[in-house]
This record gives sequence, C-alpha cells and structure tokens, in this order.
Amino acid sequence: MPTDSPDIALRTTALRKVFRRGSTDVVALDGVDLAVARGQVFGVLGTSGAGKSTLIRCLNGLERPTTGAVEVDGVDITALSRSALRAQRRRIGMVFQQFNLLNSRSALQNVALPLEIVGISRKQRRERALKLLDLVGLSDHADAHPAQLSGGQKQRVGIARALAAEPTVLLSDEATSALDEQTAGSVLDLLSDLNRRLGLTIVLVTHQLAVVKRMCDAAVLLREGRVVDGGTLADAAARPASPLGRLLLPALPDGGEHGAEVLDLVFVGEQARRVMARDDADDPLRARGVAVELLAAAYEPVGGEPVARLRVALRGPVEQRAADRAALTAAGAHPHEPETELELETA
Ligand SMILES: Nc1ncnc2c1ncn2[C@@H]1O[C@H](COP(=O)(O)OP(=O)(O)OP(=O)(O)O)[C@@H](O)[C@H]1O
Repeated sequence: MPTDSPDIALRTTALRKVFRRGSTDVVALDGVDLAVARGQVFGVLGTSGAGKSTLIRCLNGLERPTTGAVEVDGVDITALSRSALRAQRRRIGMVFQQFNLLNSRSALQNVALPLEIVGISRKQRRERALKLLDLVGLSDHADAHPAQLSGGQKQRVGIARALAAEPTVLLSDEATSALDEQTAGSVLDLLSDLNRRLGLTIVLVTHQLAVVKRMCDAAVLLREGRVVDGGTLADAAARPASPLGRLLLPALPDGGEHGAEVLDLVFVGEQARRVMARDDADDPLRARGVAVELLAAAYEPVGGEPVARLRVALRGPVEQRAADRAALTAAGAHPHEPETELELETA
C-alpha cells in the first residue's frame, strides 16, 4: 500500500516481532511506529536488548515481522514475494560495525559486488565503483585489500559498497562503534556530507548518544521493544518530560546545593545563543529582576541547534520563587527538575 506522503522514505507501522524461546514468547518489538522523512538523518537509540538488531533485520527484510508493516519508498516489504523482496532490499544500503568486507577482494571489487550480483557489466561496475570510491575519498586505494586498510578506510569502503545499488535509505548498524574517536568522527563527517550532497536518507542505529547528538535531525528512543519517545532533537531537548530530551541535554557537573530550590533551565536555538553570550539586554537570568544564582552552565549543539543548560538556585521566599519560575518561562527557559544524569547504558 503506498504511503500517504511521498516525503516518507521509510515507515514502520505497528511493527511487532515475537520470538519463541522454548515454551515462552520473547517480544523483541512491541508496536514500533517510525516515519523517516526523505533526506533526514534519523537516529534509533537504545540500550542492549532494546530491539535494535531485530528492528534492523525487519527494516532490511532479513526478518519478517510477526505483524505490522515496513514500507520503503511506499512499498510494504512484508507483503512481497521472495523475489520481489530481493529486488526491493536494494533500496536499503547497509553499513555494519565490523565492515563485513570480503578479505579476498580489493576495495574496488568489494564496492562492485552488489552490482555484480544484479548482473551489471564489468566495465560499468568498475566505472561506478571508482566513482563511489572517489566519493568516499579512497580513489587511490581501489586495488588495496581490506588487510591493507585502516578501520576508517574499511568503513569508507563499506559505505561506498552500501551506496552501489543507489539505495533510498542508508542504514547504519553501529557503524562507528568499533572505531577510535577521531576516525569515528571522520566517518560521521562523511555520512553528513553524503546526506547533504546527495540528499541521502540515513538511519543510524546506535547506543551512542554522542552520535545522535552530532548527526541526527530526529530520533527515537527504543526500550524493551517500544518507542518510548521521539521527535526532532531540538523539540525533545525543550520538552521537560521527554526521556529522549533528557538524554540529549548537555551534561552538568554533579554537586549538591543545599538550602535553595535548584532548577535546570534549558534554552534552545537563538535563546541558547543569547544566554551563553551573556548578552545583558537579552539575558533572561538578568531580565525581569529574577533572583537566581547561576550554579553551572553547559552548551552544546544538539541536532544542529544550540542547546544551553543552566543550573540555577532560586533563593527567594516561596511566592518570589513562583514568580521567578514564571518569569523564566516567559523569557524562553524550559525549567526541568534536576536529577541524577540519565545514562544510556552501553552494551
Ligand atoms: N532469534 C531470537 N530468538 C529469540 N530471542 C531473540 C532473538 N533475537 C533477539 N531476541 C531477543 O529479543 C530482544 C531484543 O534483542 P535485539 O538483539 O534486537 O536487541 P538489541 O537492542 O539489538 O541489543 P544489542 O545492542 O545487545 O544487540 C532480546 O530480549 C533478545 O534476547
């Protein structure tokens, strides 16, 4: 069934996957709804066991969901015959944590492999693979074998291979988790570049918050097979009750403050810029005579938008504090109750 909006590259509806383990059912996905807009970088964030791998396998057609739909380019891949599914699977390019390159083949031959499988001529394969290697900055390594390449270079080959069949969506399964920070950064920069230059839709499945903060326009947080929160990162950061937003906020140092009401203020976008510039004319901490004391501040881009988080103490009497809160909200702050930093546990 076609999607109602042509701008959705990938959609899941009420996706459910139940595994039978002995005499018990394991619900790996429990009604997952995703809508990834064309050209978006979309994050799927979750702890170990949340259902990320199962979701990936359903998205790329390796696993049939128990119920629910997976639409790629408006085509429900769960309803396809085997041969139609094989063809449609090319619409999703995969990048893997461990690269999954064939060691016996050169970089060029690895990139050309998906084209070989669909019967493209040797000459055309070579031309296209060379173009793709150039796109990922590896044109001078076409004849190198994986053993002669660094981790970052291997992943670039993996990305070029994933793009060979001109997919609608590039699905990255922890693609930078096995790389050191600097190399991971350059691979993420490459993905951002491909997103911008080619308008490539990218889904990043990861347990790394930093990857989502740096890369994604929007994300969902998966827990025990369910989407517990989602949306654009800036919106999530601004919503006090958002579990995703709380994970995305810039970290503040721990430290108790006694004898005062402590509040976290979150500013997003232009307000965040003004607050951090401490521009007296606009600073909501100074405006309106609010009696707050700044305890700590942190600033970070989240999903391309600046986010400032300030921890303040309200010192006045009860009525004054209520007025201060209202004034801060009116000045664009989103008050959050401070709590122990939420960590996304890693596997
Ligand atoms: N083939 C299977 N048979 C039975 N149970 C499974 C199977 N695959 C996954 N599960 C169960 O489904 C749940 C989700 O697993 P999944 O591997 O999708 O999580 P994950 O988020 O990818 O975790 P990780 O990051 O550790 O890989 C887990 O409880 C897991 O034990």
